[in-house]
Amino acid sequence: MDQGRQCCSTHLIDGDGTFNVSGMDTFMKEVKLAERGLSYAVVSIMGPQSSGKSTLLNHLFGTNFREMDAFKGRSQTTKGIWMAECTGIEPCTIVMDLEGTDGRERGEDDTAFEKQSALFALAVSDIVLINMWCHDIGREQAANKPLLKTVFQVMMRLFSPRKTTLVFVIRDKTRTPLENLEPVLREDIQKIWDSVPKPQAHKETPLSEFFNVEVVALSSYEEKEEQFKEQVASLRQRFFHSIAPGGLAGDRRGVVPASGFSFSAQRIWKIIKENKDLDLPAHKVMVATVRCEEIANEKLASFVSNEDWCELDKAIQTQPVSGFGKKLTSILGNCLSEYDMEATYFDDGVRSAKRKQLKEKLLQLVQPAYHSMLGHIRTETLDKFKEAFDKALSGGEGFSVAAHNCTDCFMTQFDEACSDVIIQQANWDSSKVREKLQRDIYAHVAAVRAAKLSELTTLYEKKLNEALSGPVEALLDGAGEDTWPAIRKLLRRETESAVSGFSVKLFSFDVDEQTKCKMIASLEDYARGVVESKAKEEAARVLIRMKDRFATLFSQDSDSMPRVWTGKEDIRAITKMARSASLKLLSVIAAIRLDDDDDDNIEKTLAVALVDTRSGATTNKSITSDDPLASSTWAEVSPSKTLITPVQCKSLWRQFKIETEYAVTQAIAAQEASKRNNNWLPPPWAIVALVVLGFNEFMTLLRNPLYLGVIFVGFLLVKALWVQLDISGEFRNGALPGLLALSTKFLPTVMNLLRKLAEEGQKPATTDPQSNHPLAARSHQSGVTNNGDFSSTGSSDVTTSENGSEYSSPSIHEKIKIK
Ligand SMILES: Nc1nc2c(ncn2[C@@H]2O[C@H](COP(=O)(O)OP(=O)(O)OP(=O)(O)O)[C@@H](O)[C@H]2O)c(=O)[nH]1
Repeated sequence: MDQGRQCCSTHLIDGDGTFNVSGMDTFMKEVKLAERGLSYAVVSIMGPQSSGKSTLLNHLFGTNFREMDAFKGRSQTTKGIWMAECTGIEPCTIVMDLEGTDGRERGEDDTAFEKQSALFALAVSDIVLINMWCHDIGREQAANKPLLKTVFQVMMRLFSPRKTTLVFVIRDKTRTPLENLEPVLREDIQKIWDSVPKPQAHKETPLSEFFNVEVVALSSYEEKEEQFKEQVASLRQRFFHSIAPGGLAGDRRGVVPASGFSFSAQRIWKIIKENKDLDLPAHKVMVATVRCEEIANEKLASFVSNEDWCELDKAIQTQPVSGFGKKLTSILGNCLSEYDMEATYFDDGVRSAKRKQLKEKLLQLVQPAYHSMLGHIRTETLDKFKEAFDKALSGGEGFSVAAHNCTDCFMTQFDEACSDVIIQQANWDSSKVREKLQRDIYAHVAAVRAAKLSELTTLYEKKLNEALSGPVEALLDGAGEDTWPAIRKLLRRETESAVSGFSVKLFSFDVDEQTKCKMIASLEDYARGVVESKAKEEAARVLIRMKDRFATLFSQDSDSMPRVWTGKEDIRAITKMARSASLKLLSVIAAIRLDDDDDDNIEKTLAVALVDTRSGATTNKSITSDDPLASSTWAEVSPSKTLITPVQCKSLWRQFKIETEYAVTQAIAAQEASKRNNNWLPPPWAIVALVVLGFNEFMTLLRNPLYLGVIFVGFLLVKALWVQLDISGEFRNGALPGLLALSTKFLPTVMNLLRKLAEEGQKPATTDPQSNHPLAARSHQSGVTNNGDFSSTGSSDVTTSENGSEYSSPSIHEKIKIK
């Protein structure tokens, strides 16, 4: 026996039946029972008072239970239940010394301490020693009979048998060999078993189903101490490896794992005290539930404070951590392993359920870190993708190829990085983060594509603008028969060229057919829009263009040389020609004709309405209902293609005529002046008539100096009147009209002239109506606004023109009414 080791013991349940929880916990810690798993055995001893139970245990297991002092006489020594660790026995064996029975059938009721302690011993022990005197065997009134009855009765209250080993220790054996005693004892036991009332379920259950029965006999400690000690030493050997198969407790069932022993014992005693049925299987599950829960909570708390985890969790807040998955898997693995280790002997179902809960809690705890890590990887990958994609594009790689390559490359990188984050225990799916990354990459590619396509579109639009604006403006400026066909040709050619280049560029963007068609159509529309916009601009300044054209044609001859109005030119014809050309320009700019089938009669309509003198429309500034221009739309032209409406054309034409009238007037005046310079003498027929008819009078006048003076003065007056009244024109139309005009103008004019001479003291009248002509200060700023409304800043011109008779002589005014 190993006596060197100090024995641990505690008073587990006192005489009043109070369970010593703190004593039990201290005992558990001292013995380190919780670490034993299932490798421990519990032995109890019960028997009559002062039957040497404590003495036996102390010798058998090296315990230090109080023994009765033999010299003081027999009295009860052990109260309640004591517990101690057996020294030097493997596996760890705990022994309980129960209060002795008093040898009488006491406490028939279930609340008697004797029964309660017996039930407790049977519920928690693997081996129960039943101490009995040798001389009681076979005796009808033996003290062990009530004890056995009690044991068997309470056994029925355990829902399932634990297959406890009952070791009957026969004390003070006599010379009768054990071989002879044992059958008698077994017979006694069987009789008692048979006599015990059993529940229906166990009516026929044999004793062997509940117990293994062993019998040992010991010599008297008091009389044959040496033999006693030898036999005890021999018995002790049977407690080594007692729980191994074939051992004393090899058949035991329903063992509570050592870490749950304390709690289990407390609960069992509580249930016994409450006189409730003791359902050991249910109790075992309950103990497992409580203990597994406790273990799981301990492990969770231990994980939360784990240094490695805390470091990892902190680091992940700011940046990705290399080997995150492996590190966390290891920490979690250790935590769960520890749980498994401690909870391994508890009920399987309970242990697994609690392990699952623990795992869920642990994973819940680490999940934010996992998502943080994925977030870091996603952000990093996206940033790297953007950088690489920009680099590839600036390196001249095709858009579609660059997008495809970069996407593949960085999605692979993401997958690799994700594999480093995988937590074995979690089996989490990173596909959602992957999808998000893919969406972000696609969105970035789409944004860059949109920007690049926009740049490309802008580039081609600019090209089209440059290619079309100038030529279209020039073509419209020189508006003629072929203007619109030429514009159409130009538009077609430039559009085709741009579309061709644009299509080639679009190819590298991997744009779908529908989008491509849409973009090309948009570019074509843009080209058309440039032309239309230019045409609108030209329409807005059509009046200026018309006047320019008129001025050019009117003031320059066919050799582009400035005209000199000598009197030989046909101003009427020139004016007509210049106005026709201006009208042509108006008709060309009046509408957009970009389609091949655009054919209209605008020019014809304008010619008829504005130039044809037979229509009478030209002389009438107001619009009448039968006027072909009394409309805001052209018959053959859609409103969208109309640049100048018929009514605007009419208005423009009127304005044009007013503003060009002055040039014609000037030309006529210049021509007349030139003629006068060349014809200062009266017509030849007048000179001949004067000579033939007035020779005698002429001679008379020459001879008389007074007459000569009067003739001279008269000549001066006639010359003045000739110039003043412009009578030469009348005489050019014939002698008779000339004379009539002379006579009708002569007398009042002479009278008027004489009156002025008298008033102004011979000051000659120099009233040239042209010198004050309002048109001299005329502004030429007038036109059609972009929206087609006609406007003029020279409103005073209209007024002046309408009152033209104030400053124009009737003959001149009549001359400029050329259509
Ligand atoms: N005749 C006889 N007496 C013994 C034997 N062993 C111990 N005793 C004596 O019996 C008396 C009681 O011994 P304990 O060991 O205290 O007996 P117990 O059963 O533990 O007593 P309680 O705890 O009070 O029930 C002591 O005086 C012992 O010397 C034995 O084998 N034979």
